[in-house]
Amino acid sequence: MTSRIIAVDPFDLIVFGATGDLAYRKLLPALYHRHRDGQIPDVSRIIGCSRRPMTDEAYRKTTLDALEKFVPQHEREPELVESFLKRVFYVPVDATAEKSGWADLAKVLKEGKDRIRAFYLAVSPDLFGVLCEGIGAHGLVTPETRVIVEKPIGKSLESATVLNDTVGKVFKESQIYRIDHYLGKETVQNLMALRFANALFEPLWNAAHIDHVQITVAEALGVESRAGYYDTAGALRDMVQNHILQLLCLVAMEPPSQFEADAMRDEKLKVLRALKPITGATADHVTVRGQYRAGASAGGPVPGYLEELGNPQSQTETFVALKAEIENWRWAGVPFYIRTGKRLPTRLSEIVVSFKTIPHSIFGDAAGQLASNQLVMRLQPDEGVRLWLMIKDPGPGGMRLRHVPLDMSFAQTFKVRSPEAYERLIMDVIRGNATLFMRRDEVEAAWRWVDPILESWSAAREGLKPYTAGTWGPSASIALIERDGRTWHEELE
Ligand SMILES: NC(=O)C1=CN([C@@H]2O[C@H](COP(=O)(O)OP(=O)(O)OC[C@H]3O[C@@H](n4cnc5c(N)ncnc54)[C@H](OP(=O)(O)O)[C@@H]3O)[C@@H](O)[C@H]2O)C=CC1
Ligand SMILES: O=C1O[C@H](COP(=O)(O)O)[C@@H](O)[C@H](O)[C@H]1O
Repeated sequence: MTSRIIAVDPFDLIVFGATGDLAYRKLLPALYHRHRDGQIPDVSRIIGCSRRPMTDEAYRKTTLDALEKFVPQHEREPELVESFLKRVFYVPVDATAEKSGWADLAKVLKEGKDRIRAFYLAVSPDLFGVLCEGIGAHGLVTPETRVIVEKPIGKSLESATVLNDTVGKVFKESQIYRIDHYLGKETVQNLMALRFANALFEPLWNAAHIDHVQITVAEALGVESRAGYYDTAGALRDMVQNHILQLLCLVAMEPPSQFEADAMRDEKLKVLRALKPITGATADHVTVRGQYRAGASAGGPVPGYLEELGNPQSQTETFVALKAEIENWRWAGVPFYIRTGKRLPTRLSEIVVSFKTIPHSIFGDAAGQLASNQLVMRLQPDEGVRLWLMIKDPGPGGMRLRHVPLDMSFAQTFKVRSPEAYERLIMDVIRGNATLFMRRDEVEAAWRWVDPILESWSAAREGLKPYTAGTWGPSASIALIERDGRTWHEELE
């Protein structure tokens, strides 16, 4: 089965942070895949920019290394790799220095002045402002220019507002694409299809029929080379403020009138504004924060966070579990349990919607225990959807009931490679489709909810709980959900 490729217009994509981890591991491989599928028109260019001096040839070599590491060999046809590398260029630009390289970049961009132009800010957030100012001051913003802003957008509501103001001085809101790569994941988009392209679920999608929702984003990796950034962020800022709240919004929002940027964003914003604030002492009851200690992962023993960081004093959380509530008619009384962390047993992200149990069983005790229906949307790995139902155990043994999944693995069903989130999102920017990007007010509303949690944590100071690397976080996370008579979705454990 083949997927439909929508051609885009010719473009220049300027990647600031071209020599960084994100560009190397994600952006260059994603762009190669789009080239391989014939989506990148011939004259288009990928222009890498960062401080270190490098020629086009040297950056092509870096690009080739990235492809060799992150694109499977059978997808690296030599002629396609070669034609992709011909689209790759490099201009050294130092965002902060006097003699900066902007004039060289302006010269290179002159050649494609009528093309779509997208600046990707894959750099540390403290450079977002100065880079936007540089782009503006050097006259590089054409009517067809967009800017892609990576996360994190600020560290608090206040800093996010300042950052949004700075970017907004150079670009109109319609030119700003705040990327959240979780929105580009195939299953996340499928959540929209499941909810709004089927008659089955929407009538049941409310507090009358849903008992609770769980969102788990588990990572087996530790902080790796990003400890410097991570220690200033922590799991709540790094994952919950953006990716997980966006997932929550997509589960909880009202149907937008169309699958279109502002219609979607308006509905997500209403959810963010309806989140019940978690303030002061409430945070002790409905949030858990943890930090990993030395333990084991699949590859053997691993050090604890403090050793990795080289700072025994750090109070940064590498795990968070919390219970969120949405104060509106649809969701009153339906808890949304969230957990995310580094150095958990496996990399696994899922949204689980647990329906209420039936009001009365006609089968009696002999049939076995009745479990509730669950809709499980697996983001990674092995993306797919499972609907857990009760059925009769096959065979002549009488009416015995079993909880079994109706299973749909996308890879098995569609027999196509599932595109990486960045492939879809970068092409959406070029097409000018902002549906899967965050608007300024959404980012700020998310911070408005997160800030008081951070404040109550810093006032308490005592609450950080250790957990052993390779486990599912502190036992308090299990207690958080079990206090309500529920358990974390068992397939994960
Ligand atoms: N890595 C990841 O998996 C993810 C990253 N992100 C976000 O993406 C952004 C980039 O992250 P990541 O790639 O990990 O960061 P890295 O630290 O790996 O890369 C930073 C890049 O910025 C360049 N740079 C640093 N200073 C300057 C300067 N003054 N002028 C121009 N370029 C400069 C560096 O190159 P040089 O030293 O040559 O100048 C390098 O290319 C961050 O905002 C991060 O939060 C978001 C999601 C995931
Ligand atoms: O944004 C981030 O996401 C990654 C996890 O992304 P995934 O697509 O691999 O699930 C996380 O490791 C990183 O800390 C965070 O900044």
